Amino acid sequence: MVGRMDVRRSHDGRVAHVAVDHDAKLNTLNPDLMRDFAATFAALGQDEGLRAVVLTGAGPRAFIGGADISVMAAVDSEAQGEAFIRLVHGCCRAVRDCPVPVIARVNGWCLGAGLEIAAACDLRIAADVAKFGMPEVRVGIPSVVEAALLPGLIGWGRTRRLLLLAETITAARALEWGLVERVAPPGLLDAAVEEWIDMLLEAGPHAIRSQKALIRRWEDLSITEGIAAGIEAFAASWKTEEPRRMLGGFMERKAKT
Ligand SMILES: C/C=C/C(=O)SCCNC(=O)CCNC(=O)[C@H](O)C(C)(C)COP(=O)(O)OP(=O)(O)OC[C@H]1O[C@@H](n2cnc3c(N)ncnc32)[C@H](O)[C@@H]1OP(=O)(O)O
Repeated sequence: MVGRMDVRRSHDGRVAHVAVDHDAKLNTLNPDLMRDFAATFAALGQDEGLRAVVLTGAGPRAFIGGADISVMAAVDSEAQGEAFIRLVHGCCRAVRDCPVPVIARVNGWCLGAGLEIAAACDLRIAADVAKFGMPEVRVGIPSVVEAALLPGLIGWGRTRRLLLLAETITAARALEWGLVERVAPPGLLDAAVEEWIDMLLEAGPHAIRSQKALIRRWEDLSITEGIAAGIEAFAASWKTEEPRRMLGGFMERKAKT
């Protein structure tokens, strides 16, 4: 296989650090690597002790440089095109379906399918040297799958700038637009990721899983349907002991002060 997925654990196994490791080609995605990507997230999703995933790119140059153009250049029929784009969507869906928050640690180039995967993540933090863009139209194809999440992050006008003008933007601009939630110098990127991990680990694990699933549904539903789903999720929280324990703990601490 050209490229591989690298998975490590930290925080007593509760946090998975996943890297797309294809540094020589800016961590671009070929079909085998995309199958491995989706399978890696599906396997992590089975782990009930998992609390968070950090997704990054191997090496200093790229998060994910997009899909491998040499593979797409060999596509010769609509059926092959569909099979290829379904693999890209499969990676994004695997991230969205992962039951715990996935943080995109954007260490460098974040282009095309790579930006779609970043958009599928729950939180994005970028090195200040990272650059973002959707250059597909420059190679004769539209951006078609989780690019559909971009308007929710940055609005329709900025989405059009990325998709129609294929502008490349800096991390500072990505922060200003709301394409990422935080920017840090490369040397402080891991410390910033750790701060978010600590916040996730302090929260109720069932609540976080429920919240992620609900946000994902909200992205897909109208406001009315989304609120109805939220009411169901709130009631379902009491299927576990977590709200009793954590709400009760708050009341106990308050009574002591
Ligand atoms: C459905 C989804 C569609 C998509 O995702 S479309 C693809 C979107 N991506 C692109 O169009 C970006 C294409 N790449 C570039 O324009 C440049 O790279 C950069 C500006 C990002 C970086 O330039 P520099 O720093 O000079 O690096 P370098 O020498 O061009 O790249 C290192 C090696 O990586 C290969 N590579 C980079 N991007 C791709 C790609 N998307 N598909 C296949 N190969 C790629 C290069 O060719 C080269 O390889 P070698 O060292 O053998 O010459």
